[in-house]
Amino acid sequence: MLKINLQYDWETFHADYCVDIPPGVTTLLGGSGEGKSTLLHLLGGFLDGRGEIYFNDASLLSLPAYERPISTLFQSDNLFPQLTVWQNVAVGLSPSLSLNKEQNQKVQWALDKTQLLDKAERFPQALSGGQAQRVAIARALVRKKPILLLDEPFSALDPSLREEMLYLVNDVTQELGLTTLLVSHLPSEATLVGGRVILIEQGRITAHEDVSVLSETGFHPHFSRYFGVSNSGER
Ligand SMILES: Nc1ncnc2c1ncn2[C@@H]1O[C@H](COP(=O)(O)OP(=O)(O)OP(=O)(O)O)[C@@H](O)[C@H]1O
Repeated sequence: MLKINLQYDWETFHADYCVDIPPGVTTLLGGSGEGKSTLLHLLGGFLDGRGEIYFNDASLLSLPAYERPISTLFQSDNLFPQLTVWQNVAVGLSPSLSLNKEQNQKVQWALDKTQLLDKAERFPQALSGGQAQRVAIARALVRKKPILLLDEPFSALDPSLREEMLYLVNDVTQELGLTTLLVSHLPSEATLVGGRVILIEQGRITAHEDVSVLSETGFHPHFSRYFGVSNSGER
């Protein structure tokens, strides 16, 4: 279980997140500027927050980013153009690219998971957008961290590729028992990837539900506000 109780102040924006997140995929929904990325940056250790983060009862807040049990994948996770697919993944384990046998096996495993073994010797410019993003996922997976943070990593892909990536995220999350947080602007992505859904409004978590809430007729009041649908129960 990932237990979050975190506060952070931008100049004009106060964020205060409090939630317990079970293993599996959780999609973070919310309008622009409501605080989705701030939460991911706090978890990843890229912003210094106040409060606490516990993962399986171990406190993470005092750990620097590289010591947290967390891998992060951002939208613009550029690959190194001068390195092959294999090397772009291997660099996640060893910046000098001198890998031992066990590390080589991990790279092999990550490329297999993302169905890239036959592309291992290619350079990034010879990859499609979806393949390139799979390499970035492989690099995030290769370190075998139990928490995976995805900040709109697929928003530049066309809908069918995006769907393929979301299924991949769901598969690896289930297979490896990960706790995956996916930031998205699209409720349809949450529905595709399954799991749970969190709504963030003005720096606070205002709903945390099974994703089926998005297709229920007796609509959740906070999600209905997010969708701009009037809800007679609340208004
Ligand atoms: N570098 C910054 N300097 C000052 N304020 C910031 C900075 N980054 C974010 N903020 C403030 O924090 C709020 C939340 O930003 P955040 O990026 O977390 O939102 P978001 O929900 O991820 O938005 P989007 O969907 O547009 O990426 C913003 O409205 C802004 O007021």
